[in-house]
Amino acid sequence: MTEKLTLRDNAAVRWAALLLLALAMFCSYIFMDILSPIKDLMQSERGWDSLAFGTMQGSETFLNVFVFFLIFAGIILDKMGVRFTALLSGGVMLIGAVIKWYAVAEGFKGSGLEAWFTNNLNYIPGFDELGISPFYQGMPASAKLAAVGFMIFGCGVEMAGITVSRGIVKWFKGREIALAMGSEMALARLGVATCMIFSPFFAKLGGQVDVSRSVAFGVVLLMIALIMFIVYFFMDKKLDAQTGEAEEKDEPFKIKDIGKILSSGGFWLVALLCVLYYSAIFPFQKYAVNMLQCNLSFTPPAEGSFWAGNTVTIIQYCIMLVVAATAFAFNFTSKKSLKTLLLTISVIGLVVFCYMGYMRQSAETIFAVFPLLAVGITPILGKVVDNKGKAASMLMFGSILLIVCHLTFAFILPLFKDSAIGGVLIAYVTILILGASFSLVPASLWPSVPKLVDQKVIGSAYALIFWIQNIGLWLFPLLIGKVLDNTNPQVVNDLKNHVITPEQAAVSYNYTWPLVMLACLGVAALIIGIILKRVDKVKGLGLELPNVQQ
Ligand SMILES: NCCCC[C@H](NC(=O)[C@@H](N)CCCCN)C(=O)O
Repeated sequence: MTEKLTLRDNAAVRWAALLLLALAMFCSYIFMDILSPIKDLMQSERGWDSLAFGTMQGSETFLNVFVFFLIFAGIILDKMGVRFTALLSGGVMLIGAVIKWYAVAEGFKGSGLEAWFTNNLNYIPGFDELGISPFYQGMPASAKLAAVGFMIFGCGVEMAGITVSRGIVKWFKGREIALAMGSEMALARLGVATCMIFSPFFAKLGGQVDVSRSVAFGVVLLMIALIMFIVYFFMDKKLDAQTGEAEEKDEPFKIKDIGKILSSGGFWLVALLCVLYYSAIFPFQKYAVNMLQCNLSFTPPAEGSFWAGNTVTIIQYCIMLVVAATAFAFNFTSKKSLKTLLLTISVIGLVVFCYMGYMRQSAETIFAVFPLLAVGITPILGKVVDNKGKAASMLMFGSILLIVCHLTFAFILPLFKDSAIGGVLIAYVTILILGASFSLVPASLWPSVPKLVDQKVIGSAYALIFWIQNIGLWLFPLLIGKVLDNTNPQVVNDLKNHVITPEQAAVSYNYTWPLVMLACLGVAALIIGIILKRVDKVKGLGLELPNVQQ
């Protein structure tokens, strides 16, 4: 008897479902960092100093980590299913984003709400004593309300992250799951790059600065994300109607099933590797531009020249889109001549991108190449995992590259501070290798989770991994800042005593010890990777096996 074909057996429909989910994540990743590139404007326009800005940025993880929202999100996902949770997460993200927009909008200034926030939310009993409160006495009212919005958005975006992962498992299990997850993450990286370019663009549009325009841009994108989830809702419903989702109906999810996840050794190893690896990447991303500023000498192009203008940024963004498109198309052709052509275009694009970054002589444009490589190669590596397997080996290799990169930044880059080209060249090569590592690990880590736990608890499994990871994402930016201050007492004292200006201090830090700390995270991740590979061999978890069933 032939099995009845369903929507997911049709490649075009399956990939259309992925496109909806991935576009929603693309929009969410843009909002996630919307204020990061305009920190200076938040200071001049809304009076947010570094403490206010950092506290507001850190609020994103607060409810997820300390109020365990992510754990609840996983339970909701496993109980209610992908389409309900997708809509819920889209709605929660939008509510949080609108609050954040209002906080930085002109209308908030002088309002009764502003007065209330100025006088309240100075202290959260219990959290304050532990030093983890997202508010403090004297924090600007707009930053407090923005923090409220951002922590709500944080719940939505992480809920969306686990929902999209479960959705991909639902549509792609036994097929090209790693390629699908890799493509989704590639689009997310493109989202980060888009935000870095367009957030300042919108804030300064028309020659008049208005920071709320950037946030409004993000809000519009989150409306689009919600629309994507609504369209997905109907596709998912149709799929369920066809499959009957017999396995979930016969054996519905129960809270006690979470115990099964926690008793899996493989799950714990992947969760540990995830927190160690991502803690050495995302928190580093927040400091990377400053680290480059401290280790390289720049001679900015003349004001008004081509290299100083916005046109270069737009051209660089277009190159990024071309590299992303050609690298993605590479996965879907078997013609050797076409593959070579696509690869050549990508490599030329990459080289031109780097050249333009060098000509602009700024740390931001040099670091911009970091997501570019991940955009290009994450799907390609995903395809390798699908067809050849070797996920555990890739996790180890990615961790080795991470260690090498952080140690190069720590000990080799500073030696080239006075060499105009040498330093930039080393920075570029190291950033590109780090980008490769940032493709290897995510492309092999996330598609491995379904091999470790039962499909009906997959939402809770992703939620638990995200929760553990979020602890690291909250802790390590703080630790990097603390290590930086403690290992640069001269800079800290000179700044305190007004011997140097904040601008001079900002480019005078020695980053060696924070980077060594991040390299140590890489070493720990590598050790976990080695153990995981052994456990995989002994217990036959199947991590080294291909995903595509022949
Ligand atoms: N389908 C894979 C989903 C995971 C992608 C992963 N994102 C995360 O781990 C988020 N929990 C954290 C994002 C925080 C960024 N500030 C990724 O590699 O982006």
